[in-house]
Amino acid sequence: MMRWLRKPVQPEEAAAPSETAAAGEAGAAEAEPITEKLLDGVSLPERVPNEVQEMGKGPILTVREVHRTFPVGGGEIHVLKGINMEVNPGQLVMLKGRSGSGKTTLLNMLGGLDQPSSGDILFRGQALHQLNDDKRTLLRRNDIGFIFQAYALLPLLSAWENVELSLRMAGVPPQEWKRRVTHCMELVGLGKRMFHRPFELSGGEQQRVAIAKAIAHRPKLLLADEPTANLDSQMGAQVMAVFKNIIHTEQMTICMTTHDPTILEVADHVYEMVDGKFIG
Ligand SMILES: Nc1ncnc2c1ncn2[C@@H]1O[C@H](COP(=O)(O)OP(=O)(O)OP(=O)(O)O)[C@@H](O)[C@H]1O
Repeated sequence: MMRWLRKPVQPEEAAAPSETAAAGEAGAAEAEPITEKLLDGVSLPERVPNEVQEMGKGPILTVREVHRTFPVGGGEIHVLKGINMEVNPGQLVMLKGRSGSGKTTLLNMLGGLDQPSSGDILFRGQALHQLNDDKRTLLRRNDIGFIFQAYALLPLLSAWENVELSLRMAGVPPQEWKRRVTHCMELVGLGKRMFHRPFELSGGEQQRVAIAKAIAHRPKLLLADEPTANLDSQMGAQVMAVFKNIIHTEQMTICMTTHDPTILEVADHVYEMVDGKFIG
């Protein structure tokens, strides 16, 4: 067992949930049209109505003529065929496309998990391929949060401990953990479910814990691969409402993939991928 694992935190040891979770319905009422219909009874903290504050100048991501091929059985498969895109600070950008069109392949490269065969990806103006492995790992750890379809929560740890774990791994000083975990759990509307383990939570709640976990270390960019894929439409709308909210309250930028046409209307920009290229 890893050294930093410890017994579950008891509720009385942790901070009491603040009033922001209870104030959620006011926030939900201000949500985007699609979520407004579906957010009945969902507890979310109050949204910050003004525009995203200072988030740095220029695009957070610039993708130039990116190609990706994979070797397959003596030949190769050409998956991405000249991708160009730009993501600006504070945007919610969606990549839509059929299964196998190349969305996950691109998302992995945006997060520095994989490298283009040719072309450039710049994160805040810095070309990822110019960074050595250590620097790329550091950038991923500090500036990028990932959310995958399978919630990637550790089943034996409570929601609280799952979120705290990401702070430990990011090297955040221990004295900040309690406040930050509480804040993130409230931000995703789970201020009253902090000490449940994943199996005691619904799919939508687990996905929201995964969001809290991914944003706890204050990344600038959140990458999410089909974050609503396993959820019904109401739970999917809850996740999207949380995304819109954290863009404002945490000054984050989000890039996500989806198959789901019903959630596209909350995006600031949609890129449609067909067979490794953007169309439209
Ligand atoms: N490491 C790899 N080696 C070989 N082929 C790969 C590799 N990774 C992805 N592919 C192929 O690239 C294509 C695109 O896959 P990708 O996972 O990016 O699609 P997607 O649009 O995300 O699909 P889905 O919506 O089903 O997740 C697929 O045909 C897949 O088999």
